[in-house]
Amino acid sequence: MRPIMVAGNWKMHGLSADAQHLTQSILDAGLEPTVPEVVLFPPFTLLHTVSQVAKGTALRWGGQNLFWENQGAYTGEISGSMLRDMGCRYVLVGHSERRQLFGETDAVVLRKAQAALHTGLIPVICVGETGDERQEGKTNAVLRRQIEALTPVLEHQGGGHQPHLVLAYEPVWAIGTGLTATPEQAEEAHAFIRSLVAEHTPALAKKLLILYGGSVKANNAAALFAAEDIDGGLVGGASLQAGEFIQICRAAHSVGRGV
Ligand SMILES: O=C[C@H](O)COP(=O)(O)O
Repeated sequence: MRPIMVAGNWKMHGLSADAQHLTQSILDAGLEPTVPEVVLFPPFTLLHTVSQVAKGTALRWGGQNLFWENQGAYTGEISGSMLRDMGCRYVLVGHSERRQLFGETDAVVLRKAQAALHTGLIPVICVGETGDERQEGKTNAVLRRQIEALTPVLEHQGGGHQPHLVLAYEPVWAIGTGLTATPEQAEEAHAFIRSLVAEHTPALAKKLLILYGGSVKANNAAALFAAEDIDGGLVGGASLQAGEFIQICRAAHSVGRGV
């Protein structure tokens, strides 16, 4: 049985006091320590605050992005080793906002995923189609292109233990719009993604966590997480409200998939 994960992507939100309050509220909720694995993705400026509140607990945190070089004259960029230095275990790679607003191509996403793995971070790699692509019947073609671009990292996984890589299916049309994919739509895409991974690395496909992201809320989380190929959620807006996020974590816990 695959474990379940709930990740909160704060995007470009929050100041120190917000991070302190949100992180402490999640800890105070007394969630089961490891079911689900709960990971926070604050802005870089809040990683230190989150780490100070969460250190020594089961709560994990990560960066929202990284650059592929380890150090150098790259003004404004952050490397994997810098994230490790902040105690990060995870890093988001290829979020649709990075792809759409900052021009990240499949090749860039691959390079960042490789850099993350090289520095010992677990990349949470995001894929998903736009609304236009779905309407034009291109969803599977887009997912195939995005997953096949990741072949060099996928084929290095699949050994005996839990993979050092997570995928997130985030249909762009469902992000921040309130238009959640139905559990059936999400499951269909997740099963397809898993089948694509299985074409290259069957052992990895069975163990790989595939999170769903796109307007996950307390009132739809349980139905999404109950689907066979959905292994948790990558939550944006609702992760900024402690009560809502805690309910989403409880919904994941109720699915009953332990680590
Ligand atoms: O990373 C999170 C996703 O972009 C989903 O965001 P959302 O929950 O606000 O739709």
